[in-house]
Amino acid sequence: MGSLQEGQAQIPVIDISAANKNAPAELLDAACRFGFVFVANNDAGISPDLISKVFDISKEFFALPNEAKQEVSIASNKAGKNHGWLSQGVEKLDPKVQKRPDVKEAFNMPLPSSDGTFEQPLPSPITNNLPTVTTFQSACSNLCNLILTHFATALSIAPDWFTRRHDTTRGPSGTIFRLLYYPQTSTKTSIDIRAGAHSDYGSITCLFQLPGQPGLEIKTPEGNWAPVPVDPLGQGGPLPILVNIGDLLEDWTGGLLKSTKHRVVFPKEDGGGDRYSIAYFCHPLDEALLEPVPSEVVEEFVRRNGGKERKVITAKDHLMERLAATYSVK
Ligand SMILES: O=C(O)CCC(=O)C(=O)O
Ligand SMILES: [Fe+2]
Repeated sequence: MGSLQEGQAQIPVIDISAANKNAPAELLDAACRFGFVFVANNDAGISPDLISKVFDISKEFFALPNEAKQEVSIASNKAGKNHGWLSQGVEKLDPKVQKRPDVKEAFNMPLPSSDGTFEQPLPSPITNNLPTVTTFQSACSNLCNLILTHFATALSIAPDWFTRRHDTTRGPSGTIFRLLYYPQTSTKTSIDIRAGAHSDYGSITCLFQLPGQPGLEIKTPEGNWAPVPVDPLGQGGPLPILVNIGDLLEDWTGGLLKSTKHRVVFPKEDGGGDRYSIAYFCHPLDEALLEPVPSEVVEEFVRRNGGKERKVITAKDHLMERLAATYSVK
């Protein structure tokens, strides 16, 4: 397990490959304490070349004129308001606090339907590179399954307890692949933020960042904002992949795994340069019932921390409750 430099969020870097027999325990410990973990991008990870190709596709897409992006906007499809391009001004991740929307653009895509198609219009940088995008989605899905299997192992439940409930061959899910672009701007004011404080909604999120484009911060247990490094070990080479726990997995485990608040700020220097990031928000199947996880570790945690009785709802209802509070378009 690696460690980080002073001043930055103390997020461990964990080898989750088969070579590390302690991976399940180390992952669970990090998820319970920080809600964020870096996974070493080794054999268990995703090819750095594939990641870099997806960043190139992202840059090509966001460089299109707004009229072209408008053709694939979230208003342009039948698939639901969470798919497509979100122009600057649409999303406000911390609506109770933020006076102005996040200074960013995003493009959201679900996983392909069972026949390999998408229910939304796709922009040319994506249609021209569809195998790259779907290969990346599959690689993220495999990584999430490995992490969920490690959590199940550490919680002493059937290794496939979580993955069965995330198995997209069995039905639709709220999983979203998202390209993010935070433009450099000279017109920001002191109240502007790139992404307001929020926690993610799903099970786990994989986040990909680029060297030289910092800005992500997490709320520490002490209540301070701490910057998240892009290259935590400072070794260059394949960057570790940042993984965080979402609200759904926190609720599902009675609060044992932590869904930690985070935000994206403008770097201190003027304008701060562009920032591109890619997020893969892994969700359970829509119809998965968020019934208590049958683990003694979870039960013991809930007993000690006075967990409250909650209604068992589906993953889809859990997501709908959260999305309704976030978007300024209806
Ligand atoms: O761009 C980032 O680094 C974080 C994005 C994020 O937290 C989100 O979209 O939920
Ligand atoms: Fe987030």
